[in-house]
Amino acid sequence: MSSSTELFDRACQHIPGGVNSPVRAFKAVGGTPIFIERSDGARVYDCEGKAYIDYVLSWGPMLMGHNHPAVREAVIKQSEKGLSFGAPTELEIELADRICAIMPGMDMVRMVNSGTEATMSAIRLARGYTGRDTIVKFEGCYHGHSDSLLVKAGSGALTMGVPSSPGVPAALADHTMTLNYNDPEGVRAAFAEHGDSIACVIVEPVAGNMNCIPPAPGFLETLRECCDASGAVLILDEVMTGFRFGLEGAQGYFGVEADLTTLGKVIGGGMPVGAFGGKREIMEQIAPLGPVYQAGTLSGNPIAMAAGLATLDIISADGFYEPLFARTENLCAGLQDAADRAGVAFTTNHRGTMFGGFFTNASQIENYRQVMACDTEAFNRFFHLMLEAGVYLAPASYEAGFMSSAHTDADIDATVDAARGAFAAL
Ligand SMILES: Cc1ncc(COP(=O)(O)O)c(C=O)c1O
Ligand SMILES: NCC(=O)CCC(=O)O
Repeated sequence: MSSSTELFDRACQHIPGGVNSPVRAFKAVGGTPIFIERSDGARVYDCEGKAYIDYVLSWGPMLMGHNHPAVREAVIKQSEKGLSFGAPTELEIELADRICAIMPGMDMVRMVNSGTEATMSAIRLARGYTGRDTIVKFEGCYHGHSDSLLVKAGSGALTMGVPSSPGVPAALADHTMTLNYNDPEGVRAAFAEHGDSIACVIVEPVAGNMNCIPPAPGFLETLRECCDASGAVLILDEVMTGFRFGLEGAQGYFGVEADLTTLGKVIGGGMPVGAFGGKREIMEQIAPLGPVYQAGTLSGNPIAMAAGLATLDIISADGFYEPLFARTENLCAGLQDAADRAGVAFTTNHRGTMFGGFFTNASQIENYRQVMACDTEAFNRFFHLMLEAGVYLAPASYEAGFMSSAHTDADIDATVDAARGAFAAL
């Protein structure tokens, strides 16, 4: 049996930084990443057999916990018929029909293989549809790693200190306008000056890539109004929030409808899937119906579609979401209480099944500037103390945490107990 340290040393020989995605590398928190051997329910097990209560959940997808039997069975059954055909299947129709029936304002949807592909394609479509070049995003929001969107980005880009990545041509970045999250006045001012050249606004309806920042009342509504008034396309990036706030995503939760929606994570049930969809008039611009090109060898992969359908079956059951919302709230209340008792300056945010903790004296955290002012050193120590106690949090303070239906009240209690010890030892 190899230890994580041994595996990490080996990984670093032929994999840059030892990881296939930077956020996994523990760069911010220090130490070596734990190598996972298997997962089940609310837990992941490392290569030495140690169990962790997992709030990373593969960075969001595992809304029903790990290795859900129904999803596993669907994958096994479908794989017996072949792994990929590069030709249409009935499964794609079923998943598209169901997503369109569920998601507000979605008339048509195209499957892709990742959230990055979904947002990249949605941006191209918005530009093609409007004939405009400028896109508006918000500082600290992450929409995957396509060139136009790696400008003042969140998540790993922020953690590694390169929110605007080298390698993105300045000429392209010039077309990305970055505004402040939760600043409706800033949005109105930008539209007043540049409205005619803005192709789209892309936003995380609850930001989960600069820790967890819910939208302030009126923020999403302002985006909707400004897009309507100027003819820009509103893209709600629900790659993270999709199916985490109820079946209708953040759009149903907050009552604001997008022109285009991007999905990923949960909709693949753990398989590599993304999707973008929206109004028929816009989606009809996509090839082969229209001139905006977009394609994919493995898009609509039958195994991934089967996993997505099995996931939708389960999360569509009456009463699926309420216990998750309650547990998310209870976890945050427990963490707050533990911090208060230990005299640690700390506050939490949560909505739906997403949450975040902040080491700060501020009572409310609602924008990027406040997130950046938090005590990252305290978070890093807290992270390692929790890991030691068997709780796996995202290894960076700029990431949201996630709840699954596999987490029990006992898991929440155990997490809060671990946090009591961690806060006391900080
Ligand atoms: C809001 C959001 N959009 C897009 C992406 C990109 O998705 P992926 O990592 O599947 O490419 C992510 C996460 O990575 C995300 O959180
Ligand atoms: N918040 C981070 C992500 O959602 C993406 C994970 C990754 O880039 O590996």
